[in-house]
Amino acid sequence: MALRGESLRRSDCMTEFNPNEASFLAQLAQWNIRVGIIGGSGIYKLEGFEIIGSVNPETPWGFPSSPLTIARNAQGVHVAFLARHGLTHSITPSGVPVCANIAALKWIGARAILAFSAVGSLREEIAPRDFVVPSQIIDRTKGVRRATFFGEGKDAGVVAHAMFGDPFDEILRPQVEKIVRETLAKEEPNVKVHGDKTAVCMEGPAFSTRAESLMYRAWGGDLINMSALPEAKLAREAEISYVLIATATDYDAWRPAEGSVHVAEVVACLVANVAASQKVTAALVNPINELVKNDDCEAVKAIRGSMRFSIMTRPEAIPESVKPRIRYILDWYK
Ligand SMILES: CSC[C@H]1O[C@H](OP(=O)(O)O)[C@H](O)[C@@H]1O
Ligand SMILES: Nc1ncnc2[nH]cnc12
Repeated sequence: MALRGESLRRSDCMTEFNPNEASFLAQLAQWNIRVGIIGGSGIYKLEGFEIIGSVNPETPWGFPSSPLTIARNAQGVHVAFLARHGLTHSITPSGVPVCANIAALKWIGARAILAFSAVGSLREEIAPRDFVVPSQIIDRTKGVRRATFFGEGKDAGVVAHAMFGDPFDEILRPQVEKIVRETLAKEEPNVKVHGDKTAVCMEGPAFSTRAESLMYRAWGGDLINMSALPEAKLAREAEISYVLIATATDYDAWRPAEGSVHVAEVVACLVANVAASQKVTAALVNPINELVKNDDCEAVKAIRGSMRFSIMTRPEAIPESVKPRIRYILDWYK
């Protein structure tokens, strides 16, 4: 649907908005987008929503993995969608421009992110096709991904240490789990839902060895992916409530009698998982939007301003040059 006053470049299939144009920005303010959705492996678009158009903002950290799709549901709630690995899955887990993705979602207004991820199961009881809304995560990425908005290395200019004891938003997470359970009980009764589990995020792109897979089990890991970090950390720094919705595709490599995981197995499972994820997304948007729709909401108040206490650098020592970047993700920063 084209909107009055917008200057648009029409592609064959989708209206492309200019992120710098005043009329688009005015329209954006009216849409009041609060929920961002990150599609993982297999999820490259939203189903069951009216697609309004797309916008590709250049953030101080570059462009996101894909333009943001702006979509609206039947109740008129607008959301933004991003394909983590790009629209054709051309970006490796280590190559995802995570800072740009989170910054772009903050720019468009997101206060909550529902992040989907295909995962391997490290537990017998989590079968392929099951859904998991984890509460904890173990970081096994290898330092090759930029993991903070606040600069890295000795020339950072500004140093911040975000609280991350509870890596997923503890107000939204139980709500998300409940809605996922209710939705799948109705729509996909054979799919089990698990909560309160521990994810492991590894570097990839190769899958784990059997020894590693067994080690993660011994550490208490229940599922494994390659994408949830630093995504969840950066969302915390940008004061966006982040919840991971994991869909199991395989048993990784720990089961002695089985072959270890390969992509064909993952892809075979993805088709069913993606269909279920689209139903879950449709069910989540209204209630989660309700929980973050304005700055007076409990979930928003709980996270907004939390980074004030995380910045260690003395204010007078923070270079002017880095301040616009901080303001891009934290609107209250002076
Ligand atoms: C396709 S198997 C490995 C790949 O799948 C997961 O991606 P995402 O989290 O974006 O769904 C996993 O993290 C790996 O990147
Ligand atoms: N076994 C596995 N390891 C890491 N990431 C995955 N994504 C899906 N299955 C996975």
